[in-house]
Amino acid sequence: MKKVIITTGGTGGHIYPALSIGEGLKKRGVDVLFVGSSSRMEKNIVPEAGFKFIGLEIYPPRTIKNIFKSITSFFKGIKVVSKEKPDAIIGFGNYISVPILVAGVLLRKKIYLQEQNANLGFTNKFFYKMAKKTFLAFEKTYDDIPLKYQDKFLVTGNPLREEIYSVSEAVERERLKLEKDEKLLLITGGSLGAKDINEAVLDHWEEIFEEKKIRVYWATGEKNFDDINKRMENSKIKMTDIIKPYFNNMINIMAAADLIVCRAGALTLSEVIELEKPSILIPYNSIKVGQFANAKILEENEGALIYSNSEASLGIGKALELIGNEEELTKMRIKVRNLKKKNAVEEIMDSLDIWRN
Ligand SMILES: CC(=O)N[C@H]1[C@@H](OP(=O)(O)OP(=O)(O)OC[C@H]2O[C@@H](n3ccc(=O)[nH]c3=O)[C@H](O)[C@@H]2O)O[C@H](CO)[C@@H](O)[C@@H]1O
Repeated sequence: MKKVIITTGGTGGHIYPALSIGEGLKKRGVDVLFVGSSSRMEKNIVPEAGFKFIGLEIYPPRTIKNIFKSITSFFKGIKVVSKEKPDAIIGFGNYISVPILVAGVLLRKKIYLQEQNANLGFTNKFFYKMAKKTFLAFEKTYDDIPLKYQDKFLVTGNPLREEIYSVSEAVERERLKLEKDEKLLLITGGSLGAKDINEAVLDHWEEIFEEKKIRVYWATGEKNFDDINKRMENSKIKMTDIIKPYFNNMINIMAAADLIVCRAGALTLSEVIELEKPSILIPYNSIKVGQFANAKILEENEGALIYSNSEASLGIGKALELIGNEEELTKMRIKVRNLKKKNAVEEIMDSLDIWRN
């Protein structure tokens, strides 16, 4: 039986594509082991998805103390890789994947990487020369790579949840009992939520309440939910508006949406593209995270509008105006379609050099 170690963690954007590949490999009869951190989201999400999981004590390398605290994870990583003897290791970026990738290099394992974002992240930048292949979500990433290494990369798009290829807008709208002329506005701040987007929604709440033909689905993020609930205690809310910390059925809601207001996390954007949705993007304002570059891909293609974090309130105002403009929404939808990719899960799996004996 073939064995693959997948190393990932931190946020949904790094974990979900890894799970999609994990599911695909499992279906092809591969034994899959996940290694992440013992303290972040993956420690729950991965075992809940039915995969074996090892959590390492690895912390963001921002302080000397954290680096010291993470040292044992490198020894543990070597132990895991030498015991499991995987046919390949796939890293999904983020500092959390470093111990297993280091172990993979030292023990001469086949290493593959996947980059979700338009710009290569720090970890993938460091390891790509040692990897057999790095799978990219967007062509734009080639700008970061010297010519002599470009054939070590392959653009596949981001691995998405399988259900995205079978959802239908009509079926989902029916399921949500949306009237023909009722518009669904989805607001999401990514897997962790976005405080500034939430504040902007609160700024416009009365207006949203008055718009009888707009139904809002708003994912606030777990951390901000209680605060928002408290602050909205005296506000009027339409029976049909749904405010939750997190939507487990995000793909279904996205499929039914007329317009999506979101951060520019790479996975969310790949989903927006696959479902051909117009969007208003409010990228997370850290250059390091690179969401602005992700957002630019859609904006340059005229499929989305970008508002900076400090313009978040303007962005929500624009969303309320745009959602009534069917012609404009259709134009954006057609433009987004140009960015669609094939099924990345299948393409990545086919490209792994593990199938021959
Ligand atoms: C702050 C930060 O570091 N953000 C990064 C993180 O974003 P983050 O984890 O927010 O990632 P993404 O937007 O890429 O993905 C979020 C995923 O969570 C799902 N979802 C979200 C909300 C919800 O209620 N339900 C739900 O299912 C979305 O459908 C999507 O599949 O990883 C991304 C991929 O590397 C990066 O591009 C982001 O810059």
